[in-house]
Amino acid sequence: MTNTLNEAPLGGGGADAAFGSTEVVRLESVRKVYGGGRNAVVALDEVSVGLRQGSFTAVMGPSGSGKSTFLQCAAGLDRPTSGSVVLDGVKLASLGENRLTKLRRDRIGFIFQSFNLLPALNVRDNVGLPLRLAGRRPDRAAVQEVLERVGLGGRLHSRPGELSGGQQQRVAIARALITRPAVIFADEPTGALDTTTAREVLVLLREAVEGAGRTVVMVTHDPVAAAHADRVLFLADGRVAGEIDRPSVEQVAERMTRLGAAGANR
Ligand SMILES: Nc1ncnc2c1ncn2[C@@H]1O[C@H](COP(=O)(O)OP(=O)(O)OP(=O)(O)O)[C@@H](O)[C@H]1O
Repeated sequence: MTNTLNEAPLGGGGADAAFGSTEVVRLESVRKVYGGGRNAVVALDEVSVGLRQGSFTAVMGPSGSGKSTFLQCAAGLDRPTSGSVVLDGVKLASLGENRLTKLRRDRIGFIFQSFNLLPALNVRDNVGLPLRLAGRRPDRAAVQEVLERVGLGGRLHSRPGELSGGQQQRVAIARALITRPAVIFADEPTGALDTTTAREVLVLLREAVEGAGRTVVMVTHDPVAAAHADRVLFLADGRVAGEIDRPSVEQVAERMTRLGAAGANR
């Protein structure tokens, strides 16, 4: 396990191996309880899920169903109350805070609804930031290449404030890709974008999966966004309430309506 950390260089880890068969993330009987006593809230209730390398999974469910908690636990941002999470061959519970931080930095990419770029840094430096944080000098050619991949090869010196929302999210995708992470976790990545721009972002995430063999996990409320994934995982009341492989927008919307109705009847 320790070896996995040491031997997984930033430039290439498990995700570059033959993808499609092995699980890069495994949650086993994960339970997350916030608070205690009468105020205890069970946000995740015995969730067991595996995510294959080179797959694109959307996580959906009614408000409060546990999607964010799922993402936080799977990405090592929060610790489950019980159960285990194995990411890129490493059991997260066995890591102290420093090693967990290093694993997140080296092996995970994050994309947020609000982009989370640093306004004072230009595009090139924002993209290179994860490498700098890891103590590495960003390779200019690699930064250029990843920015070209997201269609921003000509905007190296722009600052985030000079870019549209869609362009900023594309910078965030480039930043997530630069470390060649085992998994990219995206929390509502299209939530702040219009339909056309959202589609561009989803196509880029799809390309990261198909072209580079990345593994993407995306929380979304949008059935159209979810239909870009290989699989949609539905949560309700902190439990896995079903899944759809190769989802269509209609299938996802219909399932969400049923889950929403079930929640409203409680
Ligand atoms: N820090 C916290 N302290 C207490 N309860 C929490 C905390 N975070 C989440 N919860 C509760 O856990 C449950 C699941 O929350 P979570 O944010 O994971 O749901 P979600 O599906 O992401 O919701 P939404 O779609 O509204 O963002 C909810 O009942 C929520 O109120």
